[in-house]
Amino acid sequence: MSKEKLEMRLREKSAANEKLFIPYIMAGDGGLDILEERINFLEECGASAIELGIPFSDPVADGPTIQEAGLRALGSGTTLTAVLNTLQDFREKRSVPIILMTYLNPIFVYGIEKFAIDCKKSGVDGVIIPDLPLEEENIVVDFLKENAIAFIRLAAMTSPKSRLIELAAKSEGFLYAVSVTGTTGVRAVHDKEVKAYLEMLRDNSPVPVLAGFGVSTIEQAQELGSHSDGVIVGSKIVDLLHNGDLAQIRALIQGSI
Ligand SMILES: O=P(O)(O)OC[C@@H](O)[C@@H](O)c1c[nH]c2ccccc12
Repeated sequence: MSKEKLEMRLREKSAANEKLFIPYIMAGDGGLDILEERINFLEECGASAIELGIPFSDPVADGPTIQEAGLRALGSGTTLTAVLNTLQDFREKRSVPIILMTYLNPIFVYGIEKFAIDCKKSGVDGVIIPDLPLEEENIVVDFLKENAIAFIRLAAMTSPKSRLIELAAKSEGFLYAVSVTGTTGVRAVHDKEVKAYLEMLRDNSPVPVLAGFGVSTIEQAQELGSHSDGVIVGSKIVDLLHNGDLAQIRALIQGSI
């Protein structure tokens, strides 16, 4: 499990003419006991990788649905340590790449180097840290590199073009193209500039570009997917899982890839 594995898996899917689909789930929502089952289900539906959120008390970039899932997960005692241990327990049985999404604070508390080492032990392939700015990423990136874990960067539509080009050129694993302005959550319309933004990132990135934030329907996934390599869907998946609506999750993923 590694950055190479993640990149290879995404390349294979794209080469088979599939659009990529990465569902986001909150670790510990519903209890950590069901994490393995949920990951297996999403893989079986056709997920290209899983973005796994670590619950945090101050989730500044999360919308209301993800925040509520985080509160449920914290309420059931979910910690970064517990998530890594759970992932390690079934790493041999799993083949879908895992990307951890965590804020910087839990990593600091855990210890940055230990975090990178334990991610590798647990079979984590990539990490997203939404509150770590480009200028300060060195405090984490070197440790991730030593452990062959992809550091997945987030591009914002409000960034100047020169910064986006720099970011795209450095991207590893995949480039997470935030395709709205604001926090996560289900939204109905997408700006017209999204298309040009995604295509510019694609022209400059050595790895796939996935559009995320505000995607909740097959139509949106297909529309964004026609200007990118695929989509990331968070709030909608979290909601459907919470309601136990597995048939709709399957339909959403299969209609989008
Ligand atoms: O929920 P949405 O609108 O589908 O967006 C994905 C998003 O939730 C997920 O990728 C995510 C959850 N928390 C984040 C914090 C920052 C960046 C991304 C995320």
